[in-house]
Amino acid sequence: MEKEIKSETDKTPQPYKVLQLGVWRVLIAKSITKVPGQYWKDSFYSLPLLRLFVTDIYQLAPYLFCLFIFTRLWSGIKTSILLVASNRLLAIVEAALTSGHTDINAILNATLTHLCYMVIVYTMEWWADHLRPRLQHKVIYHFEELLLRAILVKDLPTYQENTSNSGISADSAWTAFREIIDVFAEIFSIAAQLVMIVQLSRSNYGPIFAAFCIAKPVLNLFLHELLWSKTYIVHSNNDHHIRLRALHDLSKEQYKQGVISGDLAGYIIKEYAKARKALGDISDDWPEYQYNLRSTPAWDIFSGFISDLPMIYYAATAILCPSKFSVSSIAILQQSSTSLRYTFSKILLHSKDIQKHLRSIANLYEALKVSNQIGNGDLPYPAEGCCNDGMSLIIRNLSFQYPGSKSTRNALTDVSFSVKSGQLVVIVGTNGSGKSTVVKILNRLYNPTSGEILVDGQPMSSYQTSGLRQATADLSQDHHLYPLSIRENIGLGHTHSLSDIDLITKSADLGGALDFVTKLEQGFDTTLRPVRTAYMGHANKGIGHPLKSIFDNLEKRIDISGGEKQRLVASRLFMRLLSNKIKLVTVDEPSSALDPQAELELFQRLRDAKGGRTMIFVTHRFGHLTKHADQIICMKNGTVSETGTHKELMSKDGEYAKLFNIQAESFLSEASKNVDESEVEELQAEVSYLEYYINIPLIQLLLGYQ
Ligand SMILES: Nc1ncnc2c1ncn2[C@@H]1O[C@H](COP(=O)(O)OP(=O)(O)OP(=O)(O)O)[C@@H](O)[C@H]1O
Repeated sequence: MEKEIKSETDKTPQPYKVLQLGVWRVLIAKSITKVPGQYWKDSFYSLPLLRLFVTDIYQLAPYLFCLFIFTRLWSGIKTSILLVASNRLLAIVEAALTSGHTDINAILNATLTHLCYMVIVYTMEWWADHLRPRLQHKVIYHFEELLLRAILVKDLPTYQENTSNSGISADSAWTAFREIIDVFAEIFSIAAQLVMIVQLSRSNYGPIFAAFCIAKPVLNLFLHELLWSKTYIVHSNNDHHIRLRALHDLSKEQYKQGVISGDLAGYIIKEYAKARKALGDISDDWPEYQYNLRSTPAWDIFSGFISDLPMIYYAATAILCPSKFSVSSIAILQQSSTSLRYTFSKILLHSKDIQKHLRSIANLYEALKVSNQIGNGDLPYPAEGCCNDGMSLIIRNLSFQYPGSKSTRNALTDVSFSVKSGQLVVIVGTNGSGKSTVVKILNRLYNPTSGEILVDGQPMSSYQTSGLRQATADLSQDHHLYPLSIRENIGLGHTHSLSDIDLITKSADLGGALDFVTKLEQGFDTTLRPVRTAYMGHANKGIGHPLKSIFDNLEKRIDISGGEKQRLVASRLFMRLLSNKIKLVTVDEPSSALDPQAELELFQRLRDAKGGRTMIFVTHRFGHLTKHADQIICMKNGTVSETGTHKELMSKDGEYAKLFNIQAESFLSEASKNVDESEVEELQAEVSYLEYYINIPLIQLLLGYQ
């Protein structure tokens, strides 16, 4: 039962009203339309957009478009046509019955006419059913392709800013089109039915009869709104109900292991029973249903009376002018009043959504416009005559805050460093110090908020972004496998060589993936995560039927380990490197799931493939990378705290040395139990050259621990 809650303290009017329906707190939006007729005014201003939308669809398939409109309009008048035909037949039959004289020809004629109408109506319906999917297919794929193109060319900040538009889909374009056309078809249908009713009622009171027919839907519109026709939020504010749902959720798969290992079943069952008792009889039935429950039957009685108005009209007319009506015409009027009421209810329902559809068309066209935040310069990259194999970089006073970030601190503040062409640079630092952000900006994923980046002596923004991106290869944990074959997953590193299986195999070998790929049944043609299109329709999910096992095996994901996925992504990077266009390689912690051996091999192969390219690594592991680095950039709190080689930074005994020693000590503390301190210090100095992190047994051996 609904109960409106009014805040005692807060006197400011809220744009919503609050109801408590059982366990549910429901917030219902009050109409924010202040100006009378605003709805129609807004709709009117959207007409040019609607014209553009309809013209676009027309141009897609003019023939199908016209036929579709014709069939929709036809469906609007088919009811009237069938009713007129029935009326004719019934009138002849009634005349025969009352006069005792049967006009066989007239009856046969009327029956045949009625049958002909029926054949035409149902043939048209069949035709419309076949036509609609063809136009729908064209419209959906047309807008889907346009949206796909627009989304793919959007840069990251623009894409992230537009996530509020993510609800826009090609399907919604079709729905908008179909429902708007339906409203017009329904208006047409109402007009046809009104004409017919006025004719059938054979009196000057036809319009009154029509008004009686539509009284109920109109009354419902103003006095009996359903919850789902409003804008509303529902949430449970009953603690016992929330706890009950949470305890119930513990039966789900993701908690299974924890529940079993914690032996929690008994506790959960006991707590569930307690919460149920505490909840008592408070209803958790759908709030949409509870909203319609009334405290007295008065409304339903009144509504029934209104719905019987047409009947009262026949009774009154029969008393006042009995000669005007026949039983057949009353039967037809009864049918037409029901049909008119139904169509009118439909139109009221749909017309409410017209604004929503117009808005979704406007959003769709908005989403198709691409105005990227990352500007595109004029200079091609690499510049003509440039002979360096690597990219040189000068970063001056770079500051950056993520778009929409609520943090009071910049992700980067006043960052400056330079990288010579062909250098191997390692960026280290604590979590959140800005390492990945630097890499993202160098990859042109974001614009710096302030500061300057020079690429080969020219501002980065002066280059064409496509040229810069083609000259850059990035490997990070943000890269995922695509729902395509392994061949494509690797080959997309260099799209021009997608058909070169030798190059793909070589890349897989360099990325450390070849071994496990060749063991897969379909090798490079395996799709690890196919798009799921299969679903099973059955009341009990087909349990026990052989179809169930067929369904389970359809589009099955092939599970590989996290490390194997990283190897595939790394293979894609090697494919890119083999394209020989790359001048800058950035590698951001891609090896978290790799075993030490695989990680060492990956880094070695990357170094081998480096050639004269500039390479920037972000890592938390100091061992085997820092020793080879031409330059280490140590970051802290979004700034560069130190730069130099490993030896220089160790001798400074600053932030880098601190981080290095913490890591080194954790490995050495155990091993050093049996050796004296001076020996440990000596070995600590050596440790960066021993790749201690991946080669602990070797260190332990050296320390005489094993
Ligand atoms: N998409 C984002 N939106 C808002 N803030 C972000 C975003 N990504 C990172 N940040 C913030 O920017 C700062 C720098 O993050 P960044 O990822 O560059 O650090 P990091 O040094 O790479 O950290 P880690 O070592 O944990 O990978 C952090 O304070 C982080 O919270």
